[in-house]
Amino acid sequence: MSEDWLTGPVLEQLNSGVLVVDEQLKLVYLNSFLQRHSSVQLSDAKGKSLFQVFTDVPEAWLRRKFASVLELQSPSFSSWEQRQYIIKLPHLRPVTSSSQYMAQNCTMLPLKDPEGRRYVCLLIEDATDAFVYQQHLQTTLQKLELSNRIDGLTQALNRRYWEEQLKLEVQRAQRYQQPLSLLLFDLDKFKQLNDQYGHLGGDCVLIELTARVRVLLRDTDWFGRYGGEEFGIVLTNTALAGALEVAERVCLAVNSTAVTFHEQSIATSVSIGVAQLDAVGDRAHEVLIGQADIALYNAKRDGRNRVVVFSAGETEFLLKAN
Ligand SMILES: Nc1nc2c(ncn2[C@@H]2O[C@H](COP(=O)(O)OP(=O)(O)OP(=O)(O)O)[C@@H](O)[C@H]2O)c(=O)[nH]1
Repeated sequence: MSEDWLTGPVLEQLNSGVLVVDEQLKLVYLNSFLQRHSSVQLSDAKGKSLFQVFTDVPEAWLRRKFASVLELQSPSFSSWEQRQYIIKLPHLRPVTSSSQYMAQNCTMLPLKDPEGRRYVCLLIEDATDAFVYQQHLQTTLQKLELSNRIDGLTQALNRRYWEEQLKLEVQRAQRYQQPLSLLLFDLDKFKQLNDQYGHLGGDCVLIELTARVRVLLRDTDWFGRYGGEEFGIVLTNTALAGALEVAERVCLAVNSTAVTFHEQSIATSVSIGVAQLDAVGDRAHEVLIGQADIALYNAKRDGRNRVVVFSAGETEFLLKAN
């Protein structure tokens, strides 16, 4: 008994694409779903090469796939994660997506007619929902990852992430014997500034300072908020002379122009401690921070608004202090 009465209406109502080609990859059948979405009519396409009708399909890849389905007489599968789509069809969702095309899960099935002629059936399942959800998930994860690295107020790197990068860069510098320097700087008399202009005024200075400093740096430098009003910059592949130059520029960028907050001018300055990596071993990054911190302390002690370089004679003090 023929089941045409069953398969015919079901194939036409199916919310998935069904396409059949013969061994020469000529089109034998397209169901309504595919005709509707591709604007290709079965009556026009029947007997034509699949690649002539659907010119955008990945021909070499699809030929290999179909050949293996025909030869092995076993199905093959391609998910939207491997290949977003095989036949370019517009998706109909009113959603924002990076792609305007329907994501597809595709199954290629070997078929034989009663005379033993062989065909391949391509089943196309619309997977756009999964594709869109995954895109949202990826965007959210990226945002989350970013917020894990970034200080919310200033948008500089947060301390944890910055320290991780410092550690990695120190290891890299040691391995490739490249120079590396560290600047630690701190806004001067910030408590007084907060008292005078309020916490929001202080925040505004921190934000402005970060923006001014960021533009002075290379993409390969790491700029992070180390504490409340203390910041650190890891200068990769930079020896002391270069680090001093950057430090002087930071000082100038901060103290040359007052920050405007609610029509008030807030004058600020920073003190900067500079150290070049010379320690070895696993804790070299901690020693480097300690050295830059001593230099920063000396800059504060010597009157603020200045750059001080760590001198090796003070290592003893550092070790004692620890
Ligand atoms: N507005 C604002 N203030 C902060 C933030 N984090 C820390 N502070 C303030 O920064 C001030 C730091 O004060 P101190 O450590 O005494 O240092 P200082 O007043 O800058 O003095 P010197 O460093 O010696 O020049 C404190 O009053 C903190 O409350 C912040 O995110 N926003």
